[in-house]
Amino acid sequence: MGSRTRLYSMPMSFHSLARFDPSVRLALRALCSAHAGPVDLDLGRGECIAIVGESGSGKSVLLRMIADLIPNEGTVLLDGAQRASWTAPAWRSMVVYQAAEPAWWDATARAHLPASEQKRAQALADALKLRAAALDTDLELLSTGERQRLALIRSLACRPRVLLLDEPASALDAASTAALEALLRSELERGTSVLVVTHSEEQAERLGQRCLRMASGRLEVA
Ligand SMILES: Nc1ncnc2c1ncn2[C@@H]1O[C@H](COP(=O)(O)OP(=O)(O)OP(=O)(O)O)[C@@H](O)[C@H]1O
Repeated sequence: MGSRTRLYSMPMSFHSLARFDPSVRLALRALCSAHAGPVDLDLGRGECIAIVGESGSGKSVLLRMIADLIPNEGTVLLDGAQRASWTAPAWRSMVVYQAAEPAWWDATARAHLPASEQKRAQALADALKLRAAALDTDLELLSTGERQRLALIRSLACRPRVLLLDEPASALDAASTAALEALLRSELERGTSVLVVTHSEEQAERLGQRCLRMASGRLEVA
């Protein structure tokens, strides 16, 4: 093991992408910013990796680096292709970052969704045990937990290849958490890959095929 945490299946030169393992959805090599890294990691197709760690250890910074929302260096590959192959908006619709406190720019959750996703959104709302009117209610009138579940619906409306979830259930009760986890499991079965940051070791155990710990900006096996 080198100076970096090695959490990937095979050595890989990023200059020889022909050797890329097709089971890997997202690959990070020497990904770093001023506040976290370097990080090397492979996330498989349909794999969920849970990331735990102390407050301020760099979990959110890692997700934001992957989404390219903050300055970062290193290599990020999606299905073997360099992140730079895509425009930033295209990248962020395939690799969707859901913040711990998601931002909204329209009055209702439904207004954030494309027409093609409206019907599915209602089904997702049902699956997440949201009341029927939640999608059409002024977001300011909804509870934090309702907005949190609506944020997941908005994230899924992009039909992402990778979901980067930052504390997606922090405001949810046990029943809503179970509904959210069941929905994420069905997404994983469809091949979506998930990196989920959580302060709940129990949730990390339930959801993650692998559980990693962030400590001082470095990932290690939990
Ligand atoms: N733009 C920035 N300028 C200065 N410091 C920053 C910046 N962004 C992140 N940091 C610092 O990087 C560290 C990691 O932050 P990060 O938000 O990733 O923590 P975290 O592990 O997600 O914590 P929490 O569990 O509390 O959400 C923190 O000390 C934070 O203050």
